[in-house]
Amino acid sequence: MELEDESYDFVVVANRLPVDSVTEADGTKGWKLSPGGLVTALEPVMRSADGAWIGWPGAADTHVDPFEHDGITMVPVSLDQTEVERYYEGFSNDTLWPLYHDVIAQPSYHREWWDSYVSVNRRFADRAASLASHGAIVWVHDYQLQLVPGMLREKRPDLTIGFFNHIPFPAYGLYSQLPWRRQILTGLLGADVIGFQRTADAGNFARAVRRLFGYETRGSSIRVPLEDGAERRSRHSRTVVARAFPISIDSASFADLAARPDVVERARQIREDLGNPKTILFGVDRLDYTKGIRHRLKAYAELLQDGRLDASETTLIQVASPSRERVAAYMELRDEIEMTVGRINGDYGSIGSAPVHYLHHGYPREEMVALYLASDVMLVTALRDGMNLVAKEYVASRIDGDGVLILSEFAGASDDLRQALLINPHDIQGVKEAIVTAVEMEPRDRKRRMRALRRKVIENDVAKWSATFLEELRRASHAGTAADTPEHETTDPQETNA
Ligand SMILES: O=P(O)(O)OC[C@H]1O[C@H](O[C@H]2O[C@H](CO)[C@@H](O)[C@H](O)[C@H]2O)[C@H](O)[C@@H](O)[C@@H]1O
Ligand SMILES: O=c1ccn([C@@H]2O[C@H](COP(=O)(O)OP(=O)(O)O)[C@@H](O)[C@H]2O)c(=O)[nH]1
Repeated sequence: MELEDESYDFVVVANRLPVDSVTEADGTKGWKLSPGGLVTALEPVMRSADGAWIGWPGAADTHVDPFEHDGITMVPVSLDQTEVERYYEGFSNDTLWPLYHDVIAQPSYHREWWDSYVSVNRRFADRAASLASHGAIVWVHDYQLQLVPGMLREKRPDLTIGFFNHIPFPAYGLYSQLPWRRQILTGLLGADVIGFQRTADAGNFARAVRRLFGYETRGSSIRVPLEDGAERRSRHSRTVVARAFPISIDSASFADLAARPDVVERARQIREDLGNPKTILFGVDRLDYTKGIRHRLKAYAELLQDGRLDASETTLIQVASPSRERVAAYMELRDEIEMTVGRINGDYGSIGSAPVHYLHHGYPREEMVALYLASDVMLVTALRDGMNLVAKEYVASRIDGDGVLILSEFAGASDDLRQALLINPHDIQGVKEAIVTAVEMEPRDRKRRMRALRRKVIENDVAKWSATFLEELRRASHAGTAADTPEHETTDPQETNA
């Protein structure tokens, strides 16, 4: 049977397919699994479920039929060049991304970007509606597709719909800037279960729902009145669950890689190639203004300037993988970071030694693990980050029980990883003290902290994350989305601002 004709009991809808197109040496085209937070998180789940993944192949005007890759059915949705500019680079990454990350960069509001966001969300929703079997579970992901749950519920009320937001959900004072704030909430409330990274994000969402619609929220439940349509006959409201489900990683696979002799050898070689410095500090991020790369470089440069770190025995490896390169804020950030790196190396370097080893590349997982193993101190200094899987990967890879994690309290990962050296990245003096503490930490203290961190990451892995989310979703589906409830008041009527 053609894949097109099949229907699926489990459908993932995400902005990106978990594959990148590759051209082999002989010119043939193929696909390979791509790195990235969402892909890393969902790949193991999809392999074990017989499901389909609907997503964009990552390049404009790419029309590809559904195909199978590594046991996952891929269903490409194509975007034309204007949609890439307006829906992806524009509304997703120049409106929602900065707004949801506490306006670290200024969001732009353009009506034509919004129109494109609506029509692309409609395309994804239509595709999911045509592929999902009767009563299927559909799991929609992330800020690019917040309208899909509502659109899908209208077309297919038989489905159980989950939504997971991988990035923060902002406080109402910021969210309320969004000219389309009501439409986005309506879209999200089409889901049965809405997952967030942190309890604070779920709280911000519930507050926005109360302020804009006056709906009652109690604990993690939100009562959404049914206004018209067939469901009205039997019920007055449906219950939507909105709560935190902190995402994680496939911890065991990182530990396995860290035990592989070739990866261990590669870690040794990295140290040797750098001249076997006494201390290697490591940062790896998409080149994004949310990651606090500038703050990290500033703290490091000041420590070299103060003489508290010696450039002849310390190296910072900074991998900044290319991301959203056509969005102006990202281009400006790249210029700024590369200028700063040049300045630090110029000021504190010498022949044969550079205090910052800067790499503008994306690396495969094996190399990531070798880098994790090679480094003494891991720097995660995000100004705001939904979770930050890198922090968890570092811990999972340190099967030797060594290494120190410096972690921003503004990354979701800090909720779980309390034994890291927690920092406020805006407090440069605090970041400097944490770096010195990490560099000077006694082996016993390092191992004690790492042991506690590893326990957390091993216990709470990505399999547990998806199982917990899907269990909540199934519960919602068995309960039916609505109870025969009387009309109700808002928990806090003064918050209503409809
Ligand atoms: O698809 P891109 O525009 O190239 O961006 C890559 C991904 O970045 C974001 O990652 C988030 O999800 C991670 C996993 O939950 C989380 O750890 C991290 O804190 C988030 O920033 C984005 O949410 C994804 O949709 C993008 O694919
Ligand atoms: O060169 C790189 C840089 C990053 N990553 C992966 O990209 C993901 C980044 O996820 P994170 O949650 O830290 O941040 P995001 O980029 O999703 O905001 C992690 O799985 C990294 O291992 C990678 O494979 N190669």
